[in-house]
Amino acid sequence: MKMKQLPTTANGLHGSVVVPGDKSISHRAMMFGAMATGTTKVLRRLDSADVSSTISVLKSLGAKITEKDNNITEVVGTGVAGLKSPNQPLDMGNSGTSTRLLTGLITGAGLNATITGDSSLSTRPMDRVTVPLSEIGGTFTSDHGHLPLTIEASKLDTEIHQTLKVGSAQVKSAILLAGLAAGSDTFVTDSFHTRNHTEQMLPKFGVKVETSGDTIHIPANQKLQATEIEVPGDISSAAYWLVAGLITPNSKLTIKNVGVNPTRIGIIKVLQDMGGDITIDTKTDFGEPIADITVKTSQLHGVEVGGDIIPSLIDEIPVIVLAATQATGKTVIKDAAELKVKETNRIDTVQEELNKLGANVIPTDDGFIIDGPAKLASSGVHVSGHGDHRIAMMLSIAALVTNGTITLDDDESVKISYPTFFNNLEGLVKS
Ligand SMILES: O=C(O)C1=C[C@@H](OP(=O)(O)O)[C@@H](O)[C@H](O)C1
Ligand SMILES: C=C(OP(=O)(O)O)C(=O)O
Repeated sequence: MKMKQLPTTANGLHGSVVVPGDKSISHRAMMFGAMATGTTKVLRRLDSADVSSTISVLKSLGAKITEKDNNITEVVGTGVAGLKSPNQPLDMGNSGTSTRLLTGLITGAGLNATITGDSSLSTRPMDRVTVPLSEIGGTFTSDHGHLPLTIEASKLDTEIHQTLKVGSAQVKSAILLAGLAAGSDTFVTDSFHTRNHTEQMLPKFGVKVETSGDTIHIPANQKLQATEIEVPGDISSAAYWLVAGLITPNSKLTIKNVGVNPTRIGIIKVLQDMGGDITIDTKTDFGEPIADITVKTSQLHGVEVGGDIIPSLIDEIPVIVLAATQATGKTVIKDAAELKVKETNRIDTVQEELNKLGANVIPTDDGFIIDGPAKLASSGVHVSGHGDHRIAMMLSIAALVTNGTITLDDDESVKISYPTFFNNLEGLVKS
């Protein structure tokens, strides 16, 4: 395997960076466009392997999706009634979001399909969607809740009431999309307050969505109409630069046009609690709030992270652990057992790789205890991303505060959510 030499920096990071479009919003814009009648224009979507998985599946179901100039993707939807059962298995690649949301959509639309994925996705639990979908009339076969998964055409209940048992926006969205596609009167209760992009975006497609307390209600028999969606920058990608700017000496960095939906900004709150110098300049609205975020080198201190905030920063935890290794004192991260069922078991992979660099990260059942500050890697170390994009990117930021002798086993996995990550990194290091 080709090893990548990771850059370090003596002069700090300066200037600005524009991160690609939000992954969660890009998936949803493509799916809702396919469910709508007419042509939806999606501006600045994320062009990454996970979103490509969603697009190729939607094409197999009958949608026409084409790239236009100026970063616009056009989705010619068939309406839910026009979607057809695919002739071939649907390959979801590495993408949990594609698999779970599309399982809901396909089930609600009353189609047959078989879903497959790569070796990582095939180890991840799908019963979290098939169990609630079975309770409302769906029929599935799988190997103990893992891919390959077969969906048999079935008719869902006309009234759906579900309460989330796991704090997952993917499960919430799967049930909402199943109910919407089936034309059912649908109520989903989410006491975890997971990301709300589905509820925020559906009204743009003309769908009435009522929220009362923790319960989201999509009234029966609604059709989606094509619209225009602008995708803000992904805060989960911005997270690497937020931490890089804070932990790298002599840095001041601005990350532009980042989506700051309140259900996604847990990382900003935690880094501010740790003493991070972060300025947020909220700007025009793309439907979702966006901001330019400026960070300056800061001496961080340890904090406790747990409870309700976890769903709002779940994908950012690897890089938050890195920040904690550079903070003074102890950081405790708990209530984050969901990390075990991501692209890798991120409790294991984060502690294994950061400890190779000399950090003091103790894994727990539902998170980490980190003692800082640790001086990272004083001699050459080979680290592994374990094929997980978020681990590879976090380790590349860790290398910035080493003496520059770190090599990474795979730089390919960044294509899942942030294909231009290394271009941005190299640009900032030279700035
Ligand atoms: O709904 C979404 O777009 C996502 C929800 C989260 O997963 P869970 O729903 O499994 O927590 C997150 O980890 C994933 O990257 C994207
Ligand atoms: C967990 C992630 O995505 P998904 O569940 O869509 O594979 C992620 O992007 O970190």
